[in-house]
Amino acid sequence: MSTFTALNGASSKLTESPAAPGDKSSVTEDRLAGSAATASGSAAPEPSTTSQRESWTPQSVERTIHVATYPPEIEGSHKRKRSGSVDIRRDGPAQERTPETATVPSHEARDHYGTPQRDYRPYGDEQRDRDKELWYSHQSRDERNPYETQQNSAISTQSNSEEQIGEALRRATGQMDHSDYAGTSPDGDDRSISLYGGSYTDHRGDSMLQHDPKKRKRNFSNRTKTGCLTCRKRKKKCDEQKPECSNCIRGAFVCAGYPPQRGPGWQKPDSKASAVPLESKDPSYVPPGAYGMPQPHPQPHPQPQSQPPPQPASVPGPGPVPAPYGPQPVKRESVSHYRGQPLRIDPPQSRPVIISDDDRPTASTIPSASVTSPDNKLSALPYTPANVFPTPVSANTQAPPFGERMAKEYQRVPPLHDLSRTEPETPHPSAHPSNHPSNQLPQINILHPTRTNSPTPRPQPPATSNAQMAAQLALSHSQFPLRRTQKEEMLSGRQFYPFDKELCLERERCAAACWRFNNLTTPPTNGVSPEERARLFLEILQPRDPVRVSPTEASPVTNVGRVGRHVAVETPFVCDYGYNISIGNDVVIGRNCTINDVCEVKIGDNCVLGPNVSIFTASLPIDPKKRQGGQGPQFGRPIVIEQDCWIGGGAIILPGRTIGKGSTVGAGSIVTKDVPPFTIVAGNPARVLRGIAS
Ligand SMILES: CC(=O)SCCNC(=O)CCNC(=O)[C@H](O)C(C)(C)COP(=O)(O)OP(=O)(O)OC[C@H]1O[C@@H](n2cnc3c(N)ncnc32)[C@H](O)[C@@H]1OP(=O)(O)O
Repeated sequence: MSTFTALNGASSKLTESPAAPGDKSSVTEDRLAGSAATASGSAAPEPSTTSQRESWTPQSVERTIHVATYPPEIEGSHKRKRSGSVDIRRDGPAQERTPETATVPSHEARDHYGTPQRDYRPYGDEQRDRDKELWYSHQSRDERNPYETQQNSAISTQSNSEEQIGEALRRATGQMDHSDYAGTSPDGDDRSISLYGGSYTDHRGDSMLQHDPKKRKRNFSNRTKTGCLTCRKRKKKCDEQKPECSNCIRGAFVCAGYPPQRGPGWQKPDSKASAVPLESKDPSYVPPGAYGMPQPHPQPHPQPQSQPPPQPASVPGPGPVPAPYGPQPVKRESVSHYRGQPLRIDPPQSRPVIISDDDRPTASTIPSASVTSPDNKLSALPYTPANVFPTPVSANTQAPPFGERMAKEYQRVPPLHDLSRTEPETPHPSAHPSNHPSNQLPQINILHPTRTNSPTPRPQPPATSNAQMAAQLALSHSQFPLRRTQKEEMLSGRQFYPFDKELCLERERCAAACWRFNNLTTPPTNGVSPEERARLFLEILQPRDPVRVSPTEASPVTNVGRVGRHVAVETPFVCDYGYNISIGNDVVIGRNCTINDVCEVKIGDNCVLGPNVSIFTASLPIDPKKRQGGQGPQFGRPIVIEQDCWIGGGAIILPGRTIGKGSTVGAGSIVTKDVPPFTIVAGNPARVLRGIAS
């Protein structure tokens, strides 16, 4: 009792002499004790930091007096905690954050998390404090659960003698842990377990573990069996104040709540596969976790799967549901919210989702599966529908080698060089004249001197009767050739060869007519009458001089151009053939207009073409092998400019386009699509800017 006077500030041993390094904690405690004694007076001295952090009730003060009555080295190695959760909770955290608290040793500083405060006392006071402990425990238990009060009163009395033995062994072995759990007392923990978890079946085992100092750490984990999930995770003793732990509240932790306890009606989960609940047969039900659905919250205790899940209507809410405390029958409503509406989705085809063995990870879903078979990686993956590898062959047959498969696929597509001259639409007369039995026409070697792969003439069907034979012989006469000329092909819009003799002569004739029109009607030959101008221009559209070709080369049909009244055409004006151009009345064509008229070009009435307008009707094959430069074919598409159109300067109209009535094409536009009537198009490619109100 000599140290008891030190609490009153009279102990020179603790206040004057510096403490040894090993007694650092004791010095701090003494310093705090002195300050606390000054604050509280001699009636309630506070000898330790624990008393600083807590505002003790009178009973607590009386108890803490015994705490400081022993040397600090003994305190440091034999600390016990006592559950004082009720009193601690009533105390505000203001006292815990006093400046004195900041000077506590490191192992005491962990109490800022709000763990239940513990006072430590040596083993020698165990017997003296037994009565007070029992009273204290009874007080706490009465506030918690009447059931525990009845059950644990006897247990605590029984375990006191065991604690004494355990403390003796602990001191003898010196295995008191000061590193992580320095502020803890396994005895107290065990007692708390026995108090609060009286329904646990391992209570007896815990009592036995108290006497084995080597297993004290294991006992420590037992304290987390009844506390909230947050304290369990922090390995702190929980005061188990529900619905939220006071320790978590003080420590600014989010109390995760209390898991459902195992009541007397708890059954050990069956290891066998449980029957599928009836609810899972709902086609719209998807098990949690399937299709990426959220997993249910982890269950600290396994739930019996045989028990059907509660209805969603009984779901209290998404938060943790505090289970009834004590040995009452455990309610399992906490799992009901796992079967809520969010887990229900509509699977495709309205089929129930069946989780079978196919849903397990297979070789196709395991990335390392192919690595396991370096020789034949695909052979490691069985051909089953569950695999995700698409295969064009039967699922149960081995795919052919890559080389064979590729060879067969290539056989479907002919080579490009075969595509060039497979089915010509129009045979060229000078290409292979010998192939045609009746083709004895002279060749135009100038235009097609080295044509080797020109289209071959179509084979004639064999005559089936004498009348047909006679007719064929009559038609095979040189003056009545069966083939169509290139001009015919051109006028019909099919592929033709522009360097045909007739076509070449016709272009030369047109070019001469354009030259005359452009040169004779422009200065210095100014003064030419309008009639002469009209006549010169009409010679372009309606050539009278035939080209000098053999009758076999001359086309039986031809087009004739047309020009209306009050037409003004500025020079220069150029075109290819001329006889494919049809111009309406009151048309103005600006200078330097170019009309590539391999097909019909119709310009309606009242149209105005700006300068440098280009109208192109000819086109070439896109395939370069078919195009072949000057020796390849061409084909034309007609162009129609309906009446009342305005084609801006420099516009280009591509083959086959139609400019709708009353439309306007912007300057420099390239008309790649048909222009709707009464619209304004512009740009490259020309796009509709807006409509025109007629
Ligand atoms: C007698 C003769 O020979 S006349 C021949 C010489 N003159 C011409 O060729 C002039 C042709 N006129 C045009 O091209 C005019 O632009 C028109 C008629 C097509 C349209 O004129 P507007 O109605 O005034 O159009 P506006 O100036 O409002 O422009 C509207 C939009 O179209 C665009 N746009 C107008 N013309 C063109 C064009 N030729 N090419 C591309 N875009 C054009 C404008 O940039 C504007 O775009 P934004 O709205 O994003 O700014």
